[in-house]
Amino acid sequence: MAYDAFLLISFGGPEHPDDVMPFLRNVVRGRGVPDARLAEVAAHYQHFGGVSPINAQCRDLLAAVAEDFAAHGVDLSCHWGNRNWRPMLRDTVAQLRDAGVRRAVAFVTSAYGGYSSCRQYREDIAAARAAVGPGAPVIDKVRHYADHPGFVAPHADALRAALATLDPAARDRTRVVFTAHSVPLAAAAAAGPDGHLYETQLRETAALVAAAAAPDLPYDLVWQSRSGPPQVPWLEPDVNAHLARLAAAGTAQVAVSPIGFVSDHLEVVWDLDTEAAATARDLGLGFARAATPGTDPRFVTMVRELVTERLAAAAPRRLGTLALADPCPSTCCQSPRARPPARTSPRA
Ligand SMILES: CC1=C(CCC(=O)O)c2cc3nc(cc4[nH]c(cc5[nH]c(cc1n2)c(C)c5CCC(=O)O)c(CCC(=O)O)c4C)C(CCC(=O)O)=C3C
Ligand SMILES: [Fe+2]
Repeated sequence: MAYDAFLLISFGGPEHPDDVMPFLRNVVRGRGVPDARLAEVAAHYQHFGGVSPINAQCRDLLAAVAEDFAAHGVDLSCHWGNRNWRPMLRDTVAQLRDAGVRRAVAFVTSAYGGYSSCRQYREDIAAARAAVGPGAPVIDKVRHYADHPGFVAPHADALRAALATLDPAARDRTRVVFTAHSVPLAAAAAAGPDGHLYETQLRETAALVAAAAAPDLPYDLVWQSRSGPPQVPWLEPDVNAHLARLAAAGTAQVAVSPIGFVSDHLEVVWDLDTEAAATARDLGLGFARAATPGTDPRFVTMVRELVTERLAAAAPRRLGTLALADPCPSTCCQSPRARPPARTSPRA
């Protein structure tokens, strides 16, 4: 199994105020997200001049990976394509075909299983290859890396650093709050070969990061950035509601660690640094937000290790004990939308 290219695949984000609405329409195409929610989210992007930090973060990661590959004799050309905004994955796949690439190994900027974090990227790859047509390269996605030391250790160091900014005298009233993107309950239930894989992996990563950074502190795993119509249930509690409950129960300060993410993109800098921080301020709670891996050298090394693991069929380097589905079975993480609606009354 030899590869001739490396492909970074990410979510994508706007880079100009005029990009914001077309980007959002790409994200929610066919998803039933109300217009009012879209307008609200557009305002978050416009607050940052219509520029999401995520594309710059992808450029930085790709440059760091290319440098690391060169330094370690990994001879793969490096490319990047997004799900929702330029450079679009299908354009990148067309360029790979034009360059004569036959097999590419893909790394996605999401560490976990589940529809939005894993299967949708596989569907994006399949759709891009279908759009390009004959001659499109084979594209293999690397495994989930939620428990890889190159993901866990940077999160743990960042949590330790965030805690160090809080009041040491209030350590006994300090709590660690891990966050991840909420998803609809139906998607959470369908995640992974046996269901609930997204939450299960997040719980394991939370335990690994907490044990490494703050074994003396209590911690919780809560959810952020929900969207969709209000009548559709998503994973709860929301981070803001959770902070209110903690404050009422006597917590003095929190360190919030977004283990659901790999970089400080808009869901982090708006939903946590702006919204959750304001919630904490209103509640009189001390607040510190831990950084994400970004281009931490250990995270960059992890990308290379995930690739060489594939190339050499080597044993995975990992800290957790959950069963590893690699490659994922074709049936897991089915989009709830893709299923026929449940019948409510028997047909005659
Ligand atoms: C699990 C998950 C991750 C983590 C895995 C991964 O990283 O891939 C993630 C990441 C991200 N989500 C992002 C942005 C958005 N997500 C939305 C909407 C949604 N996310 C969902 C799930 C996830 N999302 C879901 C189930 C929806 C409902 C609509 C749908 O089923 O698709 C919407 C629509 C508006 C709204 O928020 O309602 C936006 C703008 C950005 C970019 C930030 C930037 O620009 O810097 C990033 C990295
Ligand atoms: Fe999202």
